[in-house]
Amino acid sequence: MDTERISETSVLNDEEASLEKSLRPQTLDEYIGQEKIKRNLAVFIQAAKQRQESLDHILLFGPPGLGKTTLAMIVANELGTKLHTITGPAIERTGDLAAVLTVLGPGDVLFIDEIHRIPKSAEEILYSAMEDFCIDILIGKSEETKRSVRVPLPPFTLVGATTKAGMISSPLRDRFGIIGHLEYYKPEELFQIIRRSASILDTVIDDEGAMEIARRSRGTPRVANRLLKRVRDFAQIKGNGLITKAIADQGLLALDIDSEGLDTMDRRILSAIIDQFRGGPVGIETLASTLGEGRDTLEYMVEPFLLQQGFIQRTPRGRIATEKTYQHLGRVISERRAV
Ligand SMILES: Nc1ncnc2c1ncn2[C@@H]1O[C@H](COP(=O)(O)OP(=O)(O)OP(=O)(O)O)[C@@H](O)[C@H]1O
Repeated sequence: MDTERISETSVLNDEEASLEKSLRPQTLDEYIGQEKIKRNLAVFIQAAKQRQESLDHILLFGPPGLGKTTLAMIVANELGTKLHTITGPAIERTGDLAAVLTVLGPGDVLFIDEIHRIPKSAEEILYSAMEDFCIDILIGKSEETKRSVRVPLPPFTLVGATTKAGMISSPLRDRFGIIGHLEYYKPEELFQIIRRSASILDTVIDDEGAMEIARRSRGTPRVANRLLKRVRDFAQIKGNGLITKAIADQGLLALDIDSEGLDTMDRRILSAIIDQFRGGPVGIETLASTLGEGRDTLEYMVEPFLLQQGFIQRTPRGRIATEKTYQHLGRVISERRAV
C-alpha cells in the first residue's frame, strides 16, 4: 500500500503542516496552471463582486493533490469572505450539515471536500440551501410535536470537490453554476511551482534540478512539493545545498521514483498486469484484489495518471498494459500482441 501518498495530508506533523500552508498560493495570480478555470473564475469573481452578489456554486473535479482545496481558499480570499470547510464523510446526519450552513455569513464560501460522500438525506438539504438559500429543519420528538421549520440562510457560495466525477448525482451536479475539471499539470507548470516553492523554502535549485523534479512528479503539485522537500535533504547532506539535476536524480531514485516519475505502487500495478494477467485485459476489481488494494485507491488515485501517460489502456474487457509499459519495465511482449 502506498501509505505515504495516501496519508500525506492526514498525518503531517506540525512543522510539515505549516510548511504545506506556506506553499499554498493565496491568490489566482499565484496559482500556477489550470489556465481555463483560472481565467473563468477571475471573470465570475469580479462580476459577483461588482454586483455585490454571492458567487455561483462551483464544482471541482480532479485527482488528489491537483489544487482543489487551494482553489476554494483562493475563491474565498479573492471574494474577501470567510471560508468554512467540511468533508463529505464528516457529514453523517442532516444535522451536521445544518450546523455548518446556519453559521455562514453573507457571501461566505462553504467548501465540501469529497462531496460525493455525503449521505442522500444531507444531499437533499443541500438542494434548497443552494437554490433558495433556505433549509427545512425537522423539530420536535414525538409525532404530535414534530414539525418542519424553514430557516433562511444568507447567500453563500458552495465549492464542492470530488475525485469521482461519476458519483455525483445529476440533481446535485445541476445545481452548480460553475464546473471545473482540473487536469494533471504539464512539467513546465510544475517547474514554476517548484521554483516558487523552493524560494519560499529558501532552497537553491537550478533549472535542470527543478525540471527533473517537475518531470517526475506525476503531474501533481502536492507530489512536486513533497519531492522538493525530500530532495532538499539530499542536497544538504550529500551535496552543497544546491539542488542540481544530479542531486535530484539521486534523491528521486532513493525515493523509488523512476525516470518516468512512477513510484512503487505504479510499478506494482503495471507489473501485475503484465506478469499475472499476460498484459491484460484485467478488470479493476480483480486487479485490486490481486494487489490487496482498495478498488477506489486504484481507480481514482493511481490509474488516472497511468492512463493519461499511456501506460494503461481501458478496454470494455478491462485494463491492458501498453507497449510503452513493456519498454519502460524492460519486458518483452511475447504472449500478447503489442497494443
Ligand atoms: N496551481 C497551483 N500552484 C501552486 N501550488 C499548488 C497549485 N495547486 C496545488 N498546489 C500545492 O499543492 C498542494 C496540494 O493542493 P491541494 O491540497 O489544494 O490539492 P487537492 O486537489 O485539494 O487535493 P486533495 O483533494 O487530495 O485534498 C497545496 O499545498 C499547494 O501548495
